[in-house]
Parts: sequence; structure tokens; C-alpha cells
Amino acid sequence: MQTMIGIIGGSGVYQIEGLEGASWTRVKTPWGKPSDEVLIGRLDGVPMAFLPRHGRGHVHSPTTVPYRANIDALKRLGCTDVVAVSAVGSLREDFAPGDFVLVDQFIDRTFAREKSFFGTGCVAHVGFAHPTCPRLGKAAAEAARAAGARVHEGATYLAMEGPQFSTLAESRLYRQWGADVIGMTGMPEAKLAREAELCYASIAMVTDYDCWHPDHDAVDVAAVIATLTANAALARATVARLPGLLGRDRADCPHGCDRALTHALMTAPDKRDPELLARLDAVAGRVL
Ligand SMILES: CSC[C@H]1O[C@H](OP(=O)(O)O)[C@H](O)[C@@H]1O
Ligand SMILES: Nc1ncnc2[nH]cnc12
Repeated sequence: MQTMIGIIGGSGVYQIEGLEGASWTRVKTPWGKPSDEVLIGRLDGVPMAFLPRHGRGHVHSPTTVPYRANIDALKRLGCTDVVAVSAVGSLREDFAPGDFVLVDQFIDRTFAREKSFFGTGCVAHVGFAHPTCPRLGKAAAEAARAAGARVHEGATYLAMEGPQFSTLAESRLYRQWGADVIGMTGMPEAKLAREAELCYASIAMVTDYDCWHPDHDAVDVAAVIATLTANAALARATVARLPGLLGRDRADCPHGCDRALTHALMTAPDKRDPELLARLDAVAGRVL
């Protein structure tokens, strides 16, 4: 199978450069409009699709990002692997602003978002003990290191609803829970990517120490943007190395991300809702 890499750009990352034959393309989905058009092109001969999570100009809040439409659009375009880039606050001393963190666990504290493609008329339960793809995460870590970033592999991302930043009590609580970084968009994105049988990795760029650190000011948007601006070149260089590391051809995922739905569907075939099945054409067509 051919590799196609999807990149979801977070705050401060609204486009990528260097794609051959690049064009912004509108993608229609049964889940509504994606955050923006998708930039499609090739890098080192590998097809790539880039989607800015908040839209160009940062239009969508973490709550209103159309997560289902975004993941459906990338799947519909043929993406096999999705690397999500996000700005995060650090909940530990040794993850400093400017560092890159490969997230491999999440704690989901969001509560005002659609979190599944499935539901009444087609119920599915995918495994999610290991929410990111270790193979893709390794490649992303290697790409970031080769680009010159300081990289930490393995971290728990606390996804909060926002849009306000945390209180001091919350920030302290999340540290006690063992969370390493905090952001507002990692969920339900990772859940939906698993349901869509996409390999998913999350590169978190540390922009601040949230508000728990006695020696640092509490986070504000200006601090986040300043760090993101300083890191933009590193993020671009990381993305540019991914095609070379992943290659044009792709074997089945050794961790089964691309087969997540094989044993997940619960609803009896004769009880399935044809309308929902139609909406699931791209996401779950393989098993329907
Ligand atoms: C601009 S600070 C808060 C904002 O930044 C992060 O966005 P993303 O994850 O898309 O990089 C965070 O989750 C909030 O949405
Ligand atoms: N401290 C923080 N909390 C939530 N989201 C963030 N994104 C960047 N920094 C953040």
C-alpha cells in the first residue's frame, strides 16, 4: 500500500512549505466542513495532505474544531498516517518551552465535543489502550531530532475543554494525576483517528509552564505565540523529514491501527441504520 501522510497543524502552524504541486483543495464530508481546505502535494515523492486544525487565521476554538470532518477528510483523501502538531503547556520541570514531546497517552477531560463516528444504528468500540501508533511516533521523534529539536518520547497529554486556561488548582491536580503536558485539542482527535483506522502520532511543542510553576508567569497567548514563532522552522523541518523516514510504500501497521475496526462493530447487520452507514463510507468502508 502507498503511504500518504496527513499533517494536522495546530496553533501557529497554518501552512507547510515545500510541497511539490501544492494546491488548497476543498473536501466535502458527511460530517460537515473541515476546518479549512486541505493543502495537497508531494514531498520526496510521497503524497501529503496538510490541514490547519483551527483553519487559516485561527477561526475555530478548541471546542468548535470540526474533528470528525477533519479526520474523515484526511481518510477520504487516502491518508494512511496522520501526524498531529500541537502547542502544549508543560506540567513538569524537565519539559521546557521549545522542547518537542511525543505524546503516547491521553487523559480526556473534554466534555462538549462529538467524540465518535459511531452511534445509534451502528455501534462500535475500538481498542484505545495505546492511543498513538508507536511506529509513526518513533518516525516523528526521529524526524524532530534530525531537525535539531530537543525531543522527549513518551508523555501523557491532559486534554481540557478550554478555551480558558486552567486554574492553579486544576494545574496542580493534573500534575498529581501524572499528566506531563496540557492542551485543548488532542481529544477527540486521537479517538477519531483510531476509529478511522489511521496511524496517529502527536508531536506536542511545549510553549509554556501552564500556571503551576513558581518561577514562571502563568500562561497567556502572547507567551504561546512567542515560543511557537521561535519554533516554526523546527516544526517545518520535522515535517519535511517525515516522507524520507516513512517511505513511499507501507506494510500493514505492526500495531494494528489500520485494522482497529475488525472486531469493533456491535450492531447486528440487519439492525444497522442505512443513513449512518452511508456517512461511514470513508471511515469504516473497509468493514461495512
Ligand atoms: C494559543 S494557546 C491555546 C491553544 O493552543 C493549542 O492549540 P493546538 O493544540 O491546536 O496547537 C491548545 O490546544 C489551544 O487550542
Ligand atoms: N498551558 C496550556 N494549557 C492549555 N493549552 C495550551 N496550549 C499551549 N499552552 C497551553
